This record gives sequence, C-alpha cells and structure tokens, in this order.
Amino acid sequence: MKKLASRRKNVVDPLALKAGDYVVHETHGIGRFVELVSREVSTGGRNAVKTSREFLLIEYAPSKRGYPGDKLYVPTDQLDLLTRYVGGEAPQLSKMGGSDWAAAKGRARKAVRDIAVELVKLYSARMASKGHAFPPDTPWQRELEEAFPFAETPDQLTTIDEVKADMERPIPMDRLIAGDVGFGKTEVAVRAAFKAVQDGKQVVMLVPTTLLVRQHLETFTERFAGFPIQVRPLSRFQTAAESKEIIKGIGDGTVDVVIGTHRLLTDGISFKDLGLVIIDEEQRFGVEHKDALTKLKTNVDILAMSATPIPRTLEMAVTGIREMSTLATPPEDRHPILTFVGPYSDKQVGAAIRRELLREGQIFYVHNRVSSINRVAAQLAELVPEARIAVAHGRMPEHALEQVIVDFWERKFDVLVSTTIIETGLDIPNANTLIIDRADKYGLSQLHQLRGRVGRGRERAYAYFLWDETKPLSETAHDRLSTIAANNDLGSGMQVALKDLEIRGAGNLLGGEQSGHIAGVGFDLYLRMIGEAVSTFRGEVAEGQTELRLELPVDARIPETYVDSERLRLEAYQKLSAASGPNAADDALDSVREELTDRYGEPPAEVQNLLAVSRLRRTAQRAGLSEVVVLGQNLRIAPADLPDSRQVRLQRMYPRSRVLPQASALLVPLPGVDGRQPEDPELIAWVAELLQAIFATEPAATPR
Ligand SMILES: Nc1ncnc2c1ncn2[C@@H]1O[C@H](COP(=O)(O)OP(=O)(O)OP(=O)(O)O)[C@@H](O)[C@H]1O
Repeated sequence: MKKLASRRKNVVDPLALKAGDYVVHETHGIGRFVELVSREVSTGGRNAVKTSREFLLIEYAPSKRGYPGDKLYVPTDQLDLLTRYVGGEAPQLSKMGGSDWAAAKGRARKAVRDIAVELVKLYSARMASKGHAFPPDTPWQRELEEAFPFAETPDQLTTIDEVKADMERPIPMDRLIAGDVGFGKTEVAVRAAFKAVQDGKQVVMLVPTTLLVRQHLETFTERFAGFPIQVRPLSRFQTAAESKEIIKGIGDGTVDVVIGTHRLLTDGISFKDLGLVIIDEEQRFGVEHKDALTKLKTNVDILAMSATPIPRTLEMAVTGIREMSTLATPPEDRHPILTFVGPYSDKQVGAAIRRELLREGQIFYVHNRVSSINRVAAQLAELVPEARIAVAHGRMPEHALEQVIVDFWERKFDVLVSTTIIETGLDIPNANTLIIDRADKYGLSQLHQLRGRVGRGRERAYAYFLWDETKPLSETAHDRLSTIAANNDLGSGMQVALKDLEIRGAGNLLGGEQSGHIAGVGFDLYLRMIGEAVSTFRGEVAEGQTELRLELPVDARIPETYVDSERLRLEAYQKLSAASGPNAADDALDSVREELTDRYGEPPAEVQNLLAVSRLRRTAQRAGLSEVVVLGQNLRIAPADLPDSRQVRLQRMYPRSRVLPQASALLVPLPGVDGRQPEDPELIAWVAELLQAIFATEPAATPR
C-alpha cells in the first residue's frame, strides 16, 4: 500500500496572519492572534542569561467570566505548533489548556474515525476487487489524439498519461482531476472514454445539469466523428420514447457512451459491460444518489472531475485513498478575466454590453430570481435597444430551455439573461462578458464557476460583479467579492476555493454533518486527524509530532537590525521552523541560510546561533526527544532510556553524567571553565556533539 505522505501541517503562514486572525494551538486550542512581541527571557537557572526573543501573542477565552482573556506567548521557533483556523464563521475561543478544547478534539476525533473507517473500507474494497486492465493504446487512439485541435497543456498530457496508466492496471482506477474552470478537463475524459470503448467496454459520464449533458454530447460526438462509436444523452430533455430506446441500448451494449444527469442513477438502468465511470462535479450530486453512485462505481474505473480545486491538506489527508491529478496551467494565450466589483449602475451595464457587441461577442447576464427575470430582460432591452436578448432558467419547459441555449450558441441572441443554470461547464467561447447583478448573494466558488463561463477562448473576457447599492453589503459578502476581485489571475480557483471553505465552512467537502466538528477544531487539524486516523487504522504509525522543549541559554534570534520588518522576520522564523522539522530535507536549513544571506547579508552571531539551534532541533526531533533543556549547571535530556552500551560510552565521554532512570532522563554537567559558561556557539556545538554521541543520528551539527 502506498505509504501515506507524512502529514506536513499547514503551518501557520505568518505572512497571512493579521491581528484578529484565529489560530489553533495543538494543546491550548483556538485562540486569536494579537501581535508579534519581543520579550526578555532568562534561561539557564542560577546564572541566568537574559536574552530577548520574539513571541506570537495569542489571546484565549478568560478563565473566569468577566476577566480579560488569557494570553499565550508562542516562541517563534515553535510556529509548527500553530495552524491557521479555517472553518466557517468566527469560532468560540478555547480556554487555555482547558478541558473544552480536549473535549472538542475528542468529538472531532470520533467523527474522524468514522470517516477514516469509511475511506479505508472503500480503499480496501477497491484494492481487493479485481478491476479490468485495459490494453495499451490502439492506433486509433493516436489518430483521435492527433485530431485534437489545440496543443495540449503540459498538465493535460501528464494527467492523460496518469489516467491511461491507471486504466491499464488490474486494480480499479479512482482518480480525481482537479482543474480550474476552462483548463481542459473534458479532453482528458474524451481520451479515457475512447480507450475504454476501444476495448469493448461501455462508458457512463455523469454531469450535474441538463445543459452540460448537451454540451459534452456535442464535444464527444465531434471528437469521435469518423469512429463507429454510439454516444447518447439521457436527461429530462429526452422524451419517454427516446429514453426507452437509449436505456435498451445501454442494456444490450449498442450504446457505447452515455452522458446524463442523475437520471442515470434511477432504477431500471443496467449496463451490458460497463468499464469506465466519469463524474463531473461529484460533490453536486446529493446524498440521495450516494448509494446508486456507489453501486455504479463498484469494480469499474472511476474518473472524477472537479473545477472546485481540492485543498492540498485534504488531498494529503486522503492520499493513498484515491489518486489525484491537477490541471494548473491554462491553455496557452488564455487571458485573466478582468473583474470589476461595485454597485449596480445602468450606465456601466449599458457600456459593458455595447463594448461586447462592438466586437461581435455575446453577454451572459445572471439574475437568479425567476419571478423577476423577465422584468430585468425588459429593462436591458430598453437600456440597449440594439441588443437581441433571450431568457433562460431551470423552470422553463425542457425543450424551450435547450432551444434558447442552442440559439445563443448559434449567435441568434447577443445577451442571455439567465439564472445560475449556466454555472457549471457551459462552454460558449464567443461569450466573453459576464454581468451578475446581485453578486453579493453568491458563494465564492459559485462566483468563480460563473466567471469560468467566459474567457474560454482567446478573447479578453470581462466579469462585472455588481450589488444593489440601496442594500448594504454584509462583512462576509464584501470579503467574498474583494477576494474574487483580488484573485483574478488564471488558476486562482485554489485561493478562491480555500477562502470559500473559510467563509462557507468546510463541511460540504467531507459531508455536511462534519461541519460542526470542523468548526470545533479547525479545518487543518481536522484533516490531519483524518490522515492520522486513516494511517493508524491501516496500521501505520501516524507521525505524531512530539512537542520538543529545546531551551539553551543562548542568544538565538533574528534581530531587528538584521531584518527590520516584523512580517519578514515571521516569514524567516516560519521557514526555519519548517526546515528544522523531523522530516525536513537535510539541506533545508542550508537553503534557508543561503536565502537569508542573499536577502539580508551575512547573518550576525544571533542568527548563526539560531541556525545552529535549528539544526539541534531537527536532530533532537529525529531522535524523538521531548526535552533538551539547560537547568542550572546541567543539560537535561529526555527521554533517555539508553541501552547499556550507550550508557557505557556516555560515562566514558562524560564521566560526570548521570542517568535518572525513574525520569528516564539524562543529566550532563555543562562544560565550563572555572564556572564561566562557554560562548554561545561553543555551547551549541557541545550539545550537538553530545546528541550525536548518544543518538548517533547524524554527524555533529557544527554551527557554521
Ligand atoms: N490545450 C488546450 N488549448 C486550448 N484550448 C483548450 C485546450 N484544452 C481545452 N481547450 C478548450 O478550452 C475550453 C474549455 O475546456 P473544457 O470545457 O474541457 O474545460 P473544463 O476544465 O472542463 O472547464 P469546466 O470546469 O468549465 O468544465 C474548451 O472550448 C476546449 O475546447
């Protein structure tokens, strides 16, 4: 089984932290970041040395009602104990070290275990089941692929290869393609479907809306032209007679590829020899279809597509449970969509429509209320009399709706006034202006999907996210709109989706019922729990992070004289913290040192010490230590249940060292000349040599 990638925490990104942001501390729970402060601390017991260190000041709930909130100072070299809180509306602050945080974690852990069991069951069932191994590409496959009218993007090529390799394996494929809107996911599906049909298998493609059925039917039919492949649609658009004939063809194998909505998940549909299930926007299929989907997906290859990118942390939490490919590069000469956010005005709307008409383009105007959509269309007709305007919404009779879309496609209309029914997938390359009159009413990923309806060709596209100036914007609505306006470069789906997770609460990615638990502990910790639960459940040791206390009386920090910006100091501490984690690459700290030198010049003594202490931190963590602390004249190391051979070696090297068996700790007197402590670098080097001698984990990390 594929080793689970170690769960790199989504360590708090100090750059993104601003006062008031919520963070989650492993031990203390959900707190609010106040500011970065530097404080004088004395370490080293009796002959204490005062050094100034920087801390993140985090505020917690008051331990008693009416008191001010408790304060936690997190040293900058322990950033990895903090993660950003993502999980919906403003969370409840935890009481420091209180039982409420432990209880919230306990509840989440229980819920997580249920998910983990579910995920592993699916995985194991898939691993145990005998899938169909498709043969290598046929000559016709190459002919089909050479007929593609564009140059594939590198990600398309990689993804297509990964999909084919999965299909040729005897284990059933379960691959998710996450790609920003318009990045060419459909072409991957076309080639996978062709490969399956070449081997005599049937293919089903499930899409969320009737319009997408129509569109994908057009694409597949066009791409398969010249090959004897029967592609059929199945949705409420088909008459009873047509449906009956298609369902018969599915059963007797004369239909090779069927593209349909959840209509395909109703009873009475059985395939003669199904080999590949393609699902577009799976998360849009309601829980009522879950069982039918699971039945359909058993023992066949699955290719899921999503334009709502899956956050990295979720991808890693389910790593090994299903494969993922990402289409992150846009087709060439695709331009970012110019996005305007502001109050509605007739003047601006009229100008936008006229500009598009001037270049013979078309316009989507989204108004999401069926009851007033005709009035809006009439207003637009007055505003721009020369524009040919049509209306489309989901309550129209099926054929009338389809006819309007086809007419719009065939450029019989200039402006399509519609509800969000155009939201997913609709591909009309000539429509390059999108106007949404109440943009504040939509979630981020919905706005992103809608925006993805324009700019799918080579033309520069425009999106207008407007709101009714007579109705004030809510804080989150304003946040949403400024996020989408800020993220308008290509492939900004990830940022938009992540922000959306924050605002809408991340539950719907893992099942609505989970959102309460996610809100309780934060999205990142929740996902890490899933990953740990999955790996524990599968008998792999979850790499829990031992919280290492490393305290030496040395001046190890980044002085303001070296890096004057607080933000940049935080960024450097974060990089050091990531580079000194137990799984960090051996040269990770060297590259941090090089970067610091490049950006700020030769590091001063304090920073040299900080680098050396970071090396120590990594050594100590790799040795699984929880304590390396100077107490008085001794260095205390724990746990230190050493085998005898090591104890002998230790006594020989450090005759005055003592093992405290009951505390499973080790006390080694500090080297000092007539009571004077060695200089910082010497002390750090001495500790490095000691750890190396005892744990022989890596060559002594001598500070450079
Ligand atoms: N490599 C490419 N170069 C240029 N255009 C491409 C490329 N691949 C696909 N296209 C075109 O880009 C448009 C969008 O492709 P497609 O519909 O597959 O995107 P998508 O990722 O499925 O979008 P959505 O998420 O909206 O469904 C289509 O017109 C398609 O023909």
